[in-house]
Order: sequence, then C-alpha cells, then structure tokens
Amino acid sequence: MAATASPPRRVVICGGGVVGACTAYFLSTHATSPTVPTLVEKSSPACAASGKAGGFLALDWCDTTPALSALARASFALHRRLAATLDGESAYGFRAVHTLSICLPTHPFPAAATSPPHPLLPAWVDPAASAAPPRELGTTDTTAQVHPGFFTKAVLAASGAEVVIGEVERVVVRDGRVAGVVVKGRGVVDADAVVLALGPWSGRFEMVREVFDVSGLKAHSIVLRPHEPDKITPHALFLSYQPEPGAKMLDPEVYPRPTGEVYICGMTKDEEVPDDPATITGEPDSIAMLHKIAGRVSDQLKREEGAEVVAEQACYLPCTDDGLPVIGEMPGVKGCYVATGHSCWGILNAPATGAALAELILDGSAKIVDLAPFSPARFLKKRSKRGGYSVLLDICKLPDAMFGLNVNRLEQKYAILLQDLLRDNIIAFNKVLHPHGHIFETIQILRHL
Ligand SMILES: Cc1cc2nc3c(=O)[nH]c(=O)nc-3n(C[C@H](O)[C@H](O)[C@H](O)COP(=O)(O)OP(=O)(O)OC[C@H]3O[C@@H](n4cnc5c(N)ncnc54)[C@H](O)[C@@H]3O)c2cc1C
Repeated sequence: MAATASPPRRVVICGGGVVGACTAYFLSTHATSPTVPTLVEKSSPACAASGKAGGFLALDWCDTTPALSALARASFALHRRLAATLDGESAYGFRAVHTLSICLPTHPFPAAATSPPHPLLPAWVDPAASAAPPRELGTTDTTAQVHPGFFTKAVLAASGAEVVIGEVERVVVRDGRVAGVVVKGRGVVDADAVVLALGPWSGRFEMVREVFDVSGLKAHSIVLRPHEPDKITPHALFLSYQPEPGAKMLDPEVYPRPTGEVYICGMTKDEEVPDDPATITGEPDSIAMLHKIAGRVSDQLKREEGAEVVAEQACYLPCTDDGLPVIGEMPGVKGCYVATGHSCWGILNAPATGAALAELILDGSAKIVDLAPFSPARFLKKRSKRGGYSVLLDICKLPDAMFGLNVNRLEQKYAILLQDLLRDNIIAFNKVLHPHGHIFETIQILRHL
C-alpha cells in the first residue's frame, strides 16, 4: 500500500459498535497525526452486538489461525494497556478471569449420587452441574473480560469523536476517491477518509456487496442479578449441554460480571438481519432454554430463587465466507476503509483492528499487525479465479487510451485481477491480449502498481 502524501483531515466512521469506537480512539490518539473523527451511528453506540456480547477476552484461543492469532494477541495486550489508561476496572469491568469447561448432564443427577465438588468448581456452581471433572481452559494470565457496552462507550468517549445519530445511506465517491457519506435527512458529510464499521449491516452497501458477503448469525443472551452477587466468583464457564438424548449439542457460555450480574449466551440461528438494530428481539424458546441452563448451573441463577432478570436479548455476529475479519482499504475506492466480520471475537479483536486502521489511514501502512490476510481484495482475487477470463476480455474491450500509462484511469479492481492472472494464468493472458497488441502497455501498467 502506497503511503498517503499527507494524512486525511476529515475522517468519518460509519457505525458505533466496538470496531468503530476503537478506530475512533486510535485515530485520535495517534502519536504523530492525532485526528478526531466524526462517527455516524444509526441508533445508539453499542446498541447491537457490541453492547450485548459476553465481553470475554483470550490471549491464545485464536492461535490455530496465524493471522487471527497476531490480531488477537496484539488486541489482548492493547486491552490491558487501555484498561490501565482508561481505568477499565471501574469504567467497564475489566478484570482477569479463570475459565473452565463444564459438561452439563442432560438430566440432573440425584443429590445423593453427587460426589464431593471438584476442587476447580467454584462454590456457587451446583456440583451436580458437572457430569465430568471440569477442565481449565484459561488462567488469569490468559483470559479476561470487559463489559462490552461500557467498554465501547468508554473508548468512544475518550476518542472525543463527534457522534452524529443518523443513518448512512451511501458513500460518495468522486474520481475513484472517497468524498463523503450521505446521511439520511442531513445530506452529505464531507470526508477525506471513510471507515465502514457496520458489523452485519456492512453488506447493505453495494460497494461492499460487490466485493464480499457479510452475513449475520443471531445469538441470544440473558443477564441475571443473583440474590447473593457477592458469592459469585470471576469464573467464565464454557458449557456443553445436550437438552435431550439425540438432540443437538448446545454450547452456552456464562460470564459473571464485576457489577454483580451474570451474563449467559448461546442459542444461535442463521437469520436475515433486520434493518433497524433497535427492533432486534430474542425468541421466547431460546430465552427459555437459557433460563433453564442458568438454573441448572446454579441456584443463584434461578428466578424462583430470587434471581432478578436484567435483560433478555438477541443480536447478530458479523460473519464472512472465510471466517476471517475484513480490515483494509476497499479496492478501487481510495480513502474508503472497511472493518467487519469479527464474528465471535469482535470485543477481543477491536483494539488491534482500530489501531491498525488508524495507522493505515494516517501513516499509509499498518505496523501493529499485518493487514494483508484481512484485505478485502482477497475476495476479489478468489472471484477472479472464476471470472477472471471474462473480466480480461472486458479489459480488452476498453478503449486503447486506457492502456496507456494512465494507471489512475484503470480501475484498481481490474488491476488486481490482472496481477492475479499474470501470476496464475499467464497463458490466458498472452492468448487474449496478444492479438490486440496490448501486452507491452499492460505490463507497463502493472509495473506502476
Ligand atoms: C451473543 C454474543 C456474544 C458475544 N460474545 C463475545 C465475547 O465474549 N468476546 C468477543 O470478543 N466477542 C463476542 N461477540 C462478538 C462481538 O460482539 C462482535 O464481533 C462485535 O460486537 C462486532 O462489532 P461491530 O462494531 O463490527 O458491529 P456492531 O456491534 O454490530 O455495530 C455495528 C453498528 O453499526 C450501526 N449501523 C448499522 N447500519 C448503519 C447505518 N446505515 N448507518 C449508521 N450506523 C449503522 C449499528 O446500529 C451498530 O451500532 C459476541 C457476539 C454475540 C452476538
């Protein structure tokens, strides 16, 4: 990625979830070119997954995917640094946690059949809740938590960003460069750089949809206030549970919070994301199952034992086809950046995402993590393997003037496809281009990229 001549002055971030908020924070705290952005949010900051997530953080749980591992490890370290800078402990419940895996039996064991509680099991968890000895999945060195909604709002407030409540309808592009965004009822907000951090709504923008797909996976959660909150220890529980013999295995998660509340989530479902984040509600069956599971884990979490219901809710995980987030500049639109697809790790991975984007926008390249594996252009390359030949034919139909040395006039997406074809499909390249006599000129263009 070529370095920008001078950093953009006006940056507009679309979307007030954790990814938009962290990007705002790292733009405004950049060491040499601090830039306070404008953030446009349709409903309210952290109204969607970023306010309704668990907020669990893990150092090494993404290590099986090298690119994601780098993002997660950098983010975990940044979470620690942010907590120290922003007083995360009291501002948003940052703390280290113990993390256990527990296999919840299908049917509760009779009390007499229960052996003494396993030493790893916290006292507030019913000993009969564990069909097998619990397993330690993380320690206070490797796992931690935040209250995701409080975290998102705290970093956004610390960024000093101007927050505009309004719906971004589209991105304004002039001569292949971003010029602003159109906000419903307000008109154009001018910008030198635009960041699309719209979670599962990113695909609503044609410019994004043309390059990659983002889908939403609906997930449910409940928040309970036990009658003796002081008895609940900082233990995150990853459960496996089969409600009936032969039924689908469920994998709910339980996160006690320093606020005294206990958050329980699970029950996912592929479903179309509704237009308005404020209208998302949980389905009664899924919420009822989460209450059943909560009651099986601990008497403290039973409504009939005095647990107060604080929230019953649902939201959507933003998912991509290859399971990796998309972070980088949109091909063919200079100054338009995207950050989405963080799936079940958006609260963890938002800090390094925001820090990397801030570097990319203000310095011209990211140092904190290598953004190459997350580039939106990776989808374009995949599509070129299927459609590259016909695109090449399209290029051959372009007027001869396009094959001069005027790289700016050749859309970047075609240039990427050509690069791909040069590497993977040189024969097709020669065969198609030679009769038209464009080989020399095209190679010149590629040299200029
Ligand atoms: C049940 C559940 C539990 C989870 N637990 C964890 C966890 O423990 N740890 C973890 O790391 N991750 C967790 N996640 C994942 C995490 O919540 C997400 O990856 C993350 O919140 C995505 O953040 P985002 O900013 O990309 O999107 P979102 O939070 O969805 O934010 C997108 C924002 O864009 C706004 N918007 C949409 N359209 C427009 C428009 N046209 N104009 C302006 N604004 C618009 C929306 O209103 C919304 O505020 C969990 C997710 C779920 C669903």
